[in-house]
Amino acid sequence: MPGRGAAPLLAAAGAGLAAYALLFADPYGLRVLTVAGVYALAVTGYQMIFGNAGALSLAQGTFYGIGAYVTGILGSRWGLGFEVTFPLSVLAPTLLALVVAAPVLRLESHYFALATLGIGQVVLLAAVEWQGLTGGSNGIAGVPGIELFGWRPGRGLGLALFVWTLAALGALAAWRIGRGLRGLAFPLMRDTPAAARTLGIDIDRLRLECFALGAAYAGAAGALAAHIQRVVSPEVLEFPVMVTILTMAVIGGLGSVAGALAGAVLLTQLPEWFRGLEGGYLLLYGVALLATVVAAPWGLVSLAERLRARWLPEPPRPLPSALAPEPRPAAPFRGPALYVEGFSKSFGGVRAVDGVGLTVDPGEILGVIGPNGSGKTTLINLVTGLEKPDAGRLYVRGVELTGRTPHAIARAGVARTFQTASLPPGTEALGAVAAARITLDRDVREAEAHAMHFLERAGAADLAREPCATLPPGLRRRVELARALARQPAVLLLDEPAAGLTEAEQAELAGTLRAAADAGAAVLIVEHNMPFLLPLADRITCLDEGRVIAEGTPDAIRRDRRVRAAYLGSPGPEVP
Ligand SMILES: Nc1ncnc2c1ncn2[C@@H]1O[C@H](COP(=O)(O)OP(=O)(O)OP(=O)(O)O)[C@@H](O)[C@H]1O
Repeated sequence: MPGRGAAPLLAAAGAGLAAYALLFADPYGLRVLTVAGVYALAVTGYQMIFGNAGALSLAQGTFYGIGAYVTGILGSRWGLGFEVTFPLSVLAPTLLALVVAAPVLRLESHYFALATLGIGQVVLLAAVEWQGLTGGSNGIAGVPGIELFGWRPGRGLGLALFVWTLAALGALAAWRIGRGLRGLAFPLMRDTPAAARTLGIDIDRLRLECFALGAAYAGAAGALAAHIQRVVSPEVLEFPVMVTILTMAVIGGLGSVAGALAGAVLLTQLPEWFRGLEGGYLLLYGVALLATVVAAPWGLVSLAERLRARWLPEPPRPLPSALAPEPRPAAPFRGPALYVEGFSKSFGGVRAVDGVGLTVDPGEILGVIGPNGSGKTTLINLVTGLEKPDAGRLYVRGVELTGRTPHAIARAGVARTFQTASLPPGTEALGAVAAARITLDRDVREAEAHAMHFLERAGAADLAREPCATLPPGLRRRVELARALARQPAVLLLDEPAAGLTEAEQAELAGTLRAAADAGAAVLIVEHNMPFLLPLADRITCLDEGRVIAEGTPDAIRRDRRVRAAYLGSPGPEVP
C-alpha cells in the first residue's frame, strides 16, 4: 500500500518534471506533458472509487467524456467561458454518478463493473444519436482555448503549467482526504466491509462519496481535454479512454495519489520513448507494461518506496501517546443493555436461529455455548445487523433497533469481534484500531491517541506499527479486541475470543473482559472453551439447533443433562 514515504519521491519527481518542462521540452513534449496532467486528474479521481472503495468502476472514462462534451457544447455552441463551462463539466458527471449510484453501487464486484460498462454504452449511444446537441459522429469542432476572467494560459508552457496546477491541486485535495478520518476507513471499506459496518462506518454513503468525487475529477479532466484538443468527438467516450485510466492506476499503484501521478506521466511518455522503433514500438510498449505489472504488482510507487526503505531506512515513526477517551454520553437507563426477543433466522431449509430470546445487563458477562452449527455466530450476526432476522426484536439500552443497519446498531453502542479476526491486511494495527474511532473522534491524531489506549488495554501496544497481515492469529485477535473496546460499547459481543490462545493469554484475556464488564459493558461471549468461559461468565445460555435448551449459572449448566446430551450425544459426565 502507498505510504507516507511517497512525499519526498513525489517532490523529486515534480521537480524533475518542472525542470524538463521549463528547460528542455519542445512544443510537442509540452503537449504530451499537458495530456499527462489531464490524465493525472482523471486517475486521481479513479483512485477514489477503484483504489479506495475497491469497486472496479468502468464508468470513469464515461464521466471524462461527459466533462469534455459539456465543455464542447457550452463553449463552442453557446459561447460560454471557462468560468461557467468548467464547473458545469465537473457538475454534470457528478450528478450522473449520484443518480446511477443507487442501483449500481450495491452490486457485487463483477456485476458493478458490468453495470458501469453499460452506463458508458448508453452515454456513447446518446452522444452519437443526439446529433442536434452533440454533432453525432462528427462531434463538435471549434472548442475555444481556456480563458479565465480575461486571462489566457495560451498553448505550450502556459497551458502545461495551468493543467498541472489543477492536477496538483486535485492531488493535494485527494491526499488530504486520504490522511483524514475517511482515509482510516478506506482500507476497511475495500478489504473488510462487513467489519467496517460494525464499527459504525456507513459504507454505502462512503462508496457514494468516492464514486461521485471520482466522477467530478473525471469531469474536470474531460473539460481540460476538450480545451486542449479543441474538438470533442465520440472517441472521448469510447472504451480505450477507460482502459488507459485503469492501466495508469494499476501501474502507478492502486489507492495512491502519487501512483496516479506516476502512472499518468509514465503511460503518456512511454509511447513517445518507443515511437522511434517504428513497428516494434507497440510490442515493446506491451512488454514494458507486462514487466511492470509482474515486477511491481502493487504499482511503481510502492516499489520505489520499498527500494527507498531498503537503501535509506528511516527511524521508526514515534507512537502517539495513549489517551483514555471521555466516556460516551448516554441517557440514563435502568434495565438490560441488550434485550433480544424471539429472534429467528433461516437459510433456505436450515433454521439457524429459532425463537431465541436473551438479556444481558450492564456489567454482566453472558456465555453462549452450543455444538457446532447451533446458531451462535448467526445470533451475533443478527444482533449486529449483518443478518436481518425473519422474526424477533432487538433493543439496546431500551431503544428498539430491529431491522436497523449494522452501522446504526454500532452507533447505538454495539461492538463485536469475529470468529476469524477481520482486519485490513495492509494497515498497521494502530490504524486498524483508530478506524473504530471514526464516528467518535474529531481528527486522526485524537483517534490514534485513543487507539493506543485501547491497544494497551488489550495487551497489544507493542503491535501498533505491525501491519495486520503479518500478525499471527492470536495477536490479530488482540488487535481486534482493542478495536471493539475502542468503540466504548454498551454491548460487547465476542465470537470465540479464546480460540488458539495459550493458558497465559486466556488468563490475560479473561482479565481484560472482566475489566470491560466492570466498567459497565454488557458482554456476550460465544465460546467452546469451557475451562476459559465457565469461571468467567455470570450466566450461560446453551443453544442447540438454533434453540435455547438451557440457561443458568455456570455450575447449573455444567450439570445440566440437556447440555451434556447436546455436547456429548448422551447425558454423560459433566461438561468440563
Ligand atoms: N450465510 C449462511 N448461509 C447458509 N447457511 C448458513 C449461513 N450462516 C449460517 N448458516 C447455517 O446456519 C447454521 C448455524 O450456523 P452458525 O455459524 O450460526 O453456528 P455456530 O453455532 O456459530 O457454529 P460454530 O460453533 O461451528 O461456529 C449452520 O447449519 C450453518 O451452516
